This record gives sequence, C-alpha cells and structure tokens, in this order.
Amino acid sequence: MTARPARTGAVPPPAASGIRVENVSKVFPGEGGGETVALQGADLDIQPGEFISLIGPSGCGKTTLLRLIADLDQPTAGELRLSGLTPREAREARAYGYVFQAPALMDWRTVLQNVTLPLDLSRLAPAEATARARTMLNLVGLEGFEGHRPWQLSGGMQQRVSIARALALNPGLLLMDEPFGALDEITRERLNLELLRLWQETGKTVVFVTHSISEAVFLSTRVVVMTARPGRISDVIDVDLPHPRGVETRGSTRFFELCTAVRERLREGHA
Ligand SMILES: Nc1ncnc2c1ncn2[C@@H]1O[C@H](COP(=O)(O)OP(=O)(O)OP(=O)(O)O)[C@@H](O)[C@H]1O
Repeated sequence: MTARPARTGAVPPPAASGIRVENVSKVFPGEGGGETVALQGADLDIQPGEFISLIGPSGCGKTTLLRLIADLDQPTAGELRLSGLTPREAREARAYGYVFQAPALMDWRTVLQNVTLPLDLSRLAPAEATARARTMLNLVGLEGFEGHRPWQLSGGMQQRVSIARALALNPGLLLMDEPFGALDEITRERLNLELLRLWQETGKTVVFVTHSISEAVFLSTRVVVMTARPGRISDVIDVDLPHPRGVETRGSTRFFELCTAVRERLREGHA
C-alpha cells in the first residue's frame, strides 16, 4: 500500500458561508403507502456571518432542513446552495462542521484524539493536527483535558469537545442540531455565552436548531419560526439586541419583547 503524503501548512481560514434555500421540500414515504411532508416550499437566505436559529414544534422539519443543508439527505424539490456550492460540493470541500444533539464521541480515544480525528482523515501532518486540536480545545475552554477520555467528562464538557471537533477543519459554517438540549439550564446558559464569544471571534455562519425561545433570541441575528404538518417556515424574526450580549442582555426589556414575539408566532403556528 502506498502511503499518501501528509498535508502540511496552515489551511487558510475559509470565508463564512452564505446559504440559499429556494422552494425546498422534502417528502418521506410513510407507513402504509402514505407520506410525510417534512418540509414544504422553504425559502431562506442566510448571509455570511449570520447566526440563525430554527425553532418550532417537534416534527416541523428543523433537523430535516439542517440535514438537507449538510447533504445528509436530498430534497424532493427545490434547490440549496452554500456560497454557490451544492450541498454535496460543500460537504466534499468540508465547508461545514456538524454538531449533533448527542456528542457522539469515541470513548476509546482521548479528548485530543477525538478532535484530531477529522484532521487525521484529511491527512494533515500529525504535529499540526495536534497543535490545531489544542487551539480548538482552548477556544472551547477545555485546556488541561486533552488526555481525558470522553466518559471522564460532564455532558457539557463532552458537547464542548464535539464543538471543538466540528471547528477543527476551520469550516466557514457550523450546523448545530440542538447541541445543548440535554444540559441543565445553568450549563446551557454558560455554553450559550461561550458559543456567542466563539461566533464573534471567528465570524462563522451558524445555523442552530433549538426548542428554547430564550436561547434562540439570545444567540441569533434572526430566528426562523417553523410550523408542523406540513413543515413550513412561517416567520423570520430579526433580533436587534446589541452585541456583545451577556448576562444582562437576558434581563433587558427588548430581550423580553423579542421572546414574547417568538412565543406568539409559535402559538399562531400551533393554532
Ligand atoms: N428518515 C425519515 N423517514 C421518514 N420520516 C421522517 C424521516 N426523518 C424525518 N421524518 C419525519 O419528518 C418530519 C420532520 O422531522 P424532523 O426530524 O425534521 O423534525 P424536527 O422539527 O427536527 O423535530 P424535533 O424537534 O422533534 O427534533 C417528522 O414528521 C418526522 O417523523
């Protein structure tokens, strides 16, 4: 077997991705010959560097939309583009990092080895992969835990490892499917702050699925409200809270007003 040469040199930081979702539908075959319209006629334009949250009742197509963007599934109709690339081209170019609801770490690898995994797969020189992984672990506040195994960490720390792993290839886009859903409220608020800091420092585009109204408002530049049966985008709400946002943001009148606005739109969708 011929050894493939290791890549060397820093990978230049990619520009943040813009995303265009045009009249996208996804229909799954259902039980007994029926079908489920998971997403119907979705239109959405995401500018590079935006932080977009998708919120809506269970089954409204949030994960489906994220998976279509990531090329983990294909639309039944319509078109998606990530900075002009098809989802497949974007996936092949490793243009995004994906953070799942559960951290999905490998227990037999150390924290550092979990983060270097995508770098090893892209044949980055080992010394550089290690250096890059350490930088990402510092970015998510896990310096000192490189040699631990995932099972030695709390749920919040594990999720931070999976965020570091998603950032390792320095993608211009981060796709996050309810990453903090299983965490207690205080840990979740702390990770919200860390994610915001990271977003501001790196300028990446983020698409974030959540069930939490306050989380969506706190984090986002825009909140996309979705409704179920069929899954549709029903509203897009601009979040005009100033940056940097911090603990005091959650106590502001404007934060409360925006949460109320999102809640009302969600209620209308449930009616
Ligand atoms: N692979 C699949 N096969 C069949 N139906 C599917 C498949 N994936 C999703 N669905 C259906 O599509 C609809 C949307 O699912 P999706 O997971 O996108 O919703 P969601 O908004 O992310 O829900 P939740 O908030 O509960 O995670 C649901 O009715 C679901 O049952």
